[in-house]
Amino acid sequence: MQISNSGDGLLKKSLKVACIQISSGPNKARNLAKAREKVLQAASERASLIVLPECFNSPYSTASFREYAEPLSHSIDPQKSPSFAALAKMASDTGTFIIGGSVPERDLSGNIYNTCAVYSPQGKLLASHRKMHLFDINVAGGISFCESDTLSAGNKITIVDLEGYGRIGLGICYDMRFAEPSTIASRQGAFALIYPSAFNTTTGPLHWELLGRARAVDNQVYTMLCSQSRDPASSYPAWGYSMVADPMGQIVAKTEEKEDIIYATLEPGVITKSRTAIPITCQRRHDVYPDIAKLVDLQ
Ligand SMILES: NC(=O)CC(=O)C(=O)O
Repeated sequence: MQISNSGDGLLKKSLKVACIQISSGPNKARNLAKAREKVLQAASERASLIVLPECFNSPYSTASFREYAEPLSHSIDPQKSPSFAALAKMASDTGTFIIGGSVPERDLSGNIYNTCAVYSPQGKLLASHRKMHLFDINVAGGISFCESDTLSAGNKITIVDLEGYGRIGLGICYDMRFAEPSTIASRQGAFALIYPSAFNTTTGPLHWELLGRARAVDNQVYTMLCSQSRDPASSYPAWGYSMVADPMGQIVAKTEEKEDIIYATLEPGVITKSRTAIPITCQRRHDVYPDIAKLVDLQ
């Protein structure tokens, strides 16, 4: 498990957030320029935390990941890592926390990961999350996708301390289907679970909102699901419908399938209120089943 810096848990003050719903195409420079334009727009609306969608710099296709992949490090070379450099600059130019959607990342051994990098308002790399559960599914008459054809899976739960606010738990798209990491992040004090995503039009109508609201209610935290927008001309038309749910599972911001930016203000009192009203946080039966948050090595 990665915990960057330390923090005492829940949301410490109001936080205006934005999810940028855009789609990516084959031109990396154009994808980066569009992301930057939207981040500047969200910052001008006074959002302090801005989320981009999964694979915002490349087509969402197993055939493309290697070609668009970049190395990730604390000292960025903009020639080798233009997407990560662009994210760092977006953060420092706007003074916001940037949850950098995801970018195909190449490690020193040549493995490729689907990676979300998080930057501080000073443009410093705070943490990175490699998609831990690869999107390998085959729904008859619907969608077949196999990320593991080209991607390797990450192997850690990512919790990030956002200085002055508290902690967030981070996952990428398919990761949200797995309750355990969200429970562990929440029990370690995250106030929000954030999922840069690119769901699809087969599973989207069935599971997208359900999962976003379920993870919020399970854990009594905010959830933020930031999708790619739907491009009907793409080989992978994404679902869209980016949303923010509150700790009671109510949707507080949402959009439809087109390009858009959604905003919400996360309030600390809301988490406490829901946990006081429905006290599941102190009603767990760890005399009957194990406390999974304690089974994970915090390092
Ligand atoms: N694209 C994903 O990673 C996940 C998805 O579309 C789904 O779970 O369905």
